[in-house]
Amino acid sequence: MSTPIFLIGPMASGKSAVGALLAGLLGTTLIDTDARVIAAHGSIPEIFAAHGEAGFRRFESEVMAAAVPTQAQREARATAPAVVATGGGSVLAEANRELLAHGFCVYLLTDEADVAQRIGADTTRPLLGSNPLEAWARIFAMRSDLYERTATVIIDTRGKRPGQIAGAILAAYRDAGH
Ligand SMILES: Nc1ncnc2c1ncn2[C@@H]1O[C@H](COP(=O)(O)OP(=O)(O)O)[C@@H](O)[C@H]1O
Ligand SMILES: O=C(O)C1=C[C@@H](OP(=O)(O)O)[C@@H](O)[C@H](O)C1
Ligand SMILES: [Mg+2]
Repeated sequence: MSTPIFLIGPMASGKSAVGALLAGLLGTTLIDTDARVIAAHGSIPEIFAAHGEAGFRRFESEVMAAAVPTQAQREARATAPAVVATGGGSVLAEANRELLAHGFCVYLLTDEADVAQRIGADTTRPLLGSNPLEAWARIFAMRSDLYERTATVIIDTRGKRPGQIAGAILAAYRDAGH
């Protein structure tokens, strides 16, 4: 049986990039919930424009529910666990947090200084608006406790390269007996 690995954390903390590397280490492919929402419904700015944040959250929750392997699927999957990169707001909904509790949930801890370069000219994340760093810090302050409470483990990513972070997650997963 293989316990799925979920990556949570704020926007630009590296969930998608690290998730792809981690999936590679485990010999599987990444499930990126944002990518699935985009494939089904169009770009995230378009979804926010047409359906608001509430519409995006509905699509996100549907994709989360479909991405989490059932008990039977986990039992059948003896080797590579599912690796799921969530969107930064996935932890907001209670139903999503219940899904996350079924896996090894890794919080990618980062800070304003580390993400500044990555979100400077961002146009793909509508919540960041016209002052991305200020918005990022405000949203992070509101969600920080939720990330901590939802996590199985916290990985401090600050100053680390994506490959190092993927290796640290795999080590923590193995240390936990998976
Ligand atoms: N630890 C890191 N060091 C340097 N660049 C990173 C790191 N993690 C992510 N990035 C880069 O930052 C950007 C945002 O990362 P991404 O994986 O999309 O974050 P998330 O999915 O958490 O929003 C990408 O261009 C990615 O390659
Ligand atoms: O934090 C958030 O509310 C969001 C994070 C984004 O994903 P990333 O965390 O991968 O950037 C994406 O789901 C959407 O723009 C909303
Ligand atoms: Mg992402």
